[in-house]
Amino acid sequence: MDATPERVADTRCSTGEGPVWHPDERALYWCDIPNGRLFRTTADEAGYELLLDEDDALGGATVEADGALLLFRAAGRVERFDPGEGDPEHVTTVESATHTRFNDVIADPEGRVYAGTMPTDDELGRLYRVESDGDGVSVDVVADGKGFDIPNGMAFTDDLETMYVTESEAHVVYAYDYDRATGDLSNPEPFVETDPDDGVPDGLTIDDDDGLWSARWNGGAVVRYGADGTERDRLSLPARKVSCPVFGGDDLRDVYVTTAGGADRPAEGDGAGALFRFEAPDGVAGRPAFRSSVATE
Ligand SMILES: O=C(O)[C@H](O)[C@@H](O)[C@@H](O)CO
Repeated sequence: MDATPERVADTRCSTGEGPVWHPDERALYWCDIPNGRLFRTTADEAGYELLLDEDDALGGATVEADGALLLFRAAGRVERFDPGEGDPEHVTTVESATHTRFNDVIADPEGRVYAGTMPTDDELGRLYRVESDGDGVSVDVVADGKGFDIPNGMAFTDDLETMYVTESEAHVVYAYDYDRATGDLSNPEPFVETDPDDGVPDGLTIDDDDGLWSARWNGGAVVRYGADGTERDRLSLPARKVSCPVFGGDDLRDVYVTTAGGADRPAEGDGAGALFRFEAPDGVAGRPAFRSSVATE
């Protein structure tokens, strides 16, 4: 891909991830997961703000219907945070996830949130669906005879018939039939299978042609696929651990990319842990993300 990534915020995150574009604020939020940090940068201003720096993990965030953020934390906790209102407020706890932390999250067109959790020594990761009433239910649809291990980046096709879910450990992006009325997922089929020598598929986003953009943890790149699942392009970044891409900007033609490994740049690359941005190829843009409605009165 003929694009030069711009280093937007040199935050040296341990695990920079969970980028989310906030169209009302024209701002990008992202997390440093293990350090419980939440950052924000805006389209017009250089630099960035550190909004939260807390003790326990912050896995990801969605934008709520009223513009607040919904934070997915450690120990199954889900919080509402509006930077203009003060500290985060507890909304709900997914009781069967209290042993781990949330990882990648996405809101669906009905305001639900699909939230993956990381595996622990004793349990594999799981995929939950947090309903708008705050009830967290497990949606571990078995794929290839197995459940999830590390559920990761997710995306919906434009026709809302399909939901993609990345399973990092298996190096697969699965395509599920998505039922908008119930939120149920079914009939998983491998859609993209990545080369184990090409790092691990991590965060995911989708463009307005239904092309997938998949981050390569330990692969140092974002890989672009066509709507048919064939690799079309890739952009290398100066960080081995590339964690998640997202479209942002007024016309959703900027691609923001989070990275990890900031504490060990000699091994991880001189941009490890920074936030990068590059312009999407001509004719390509993202689609507005859906908003959650779990903590909106
Ligand atoms: O969130 C993380 O710790 C990483 O992005 C993992 O999800 C990644 O390493 C996949 O195994």
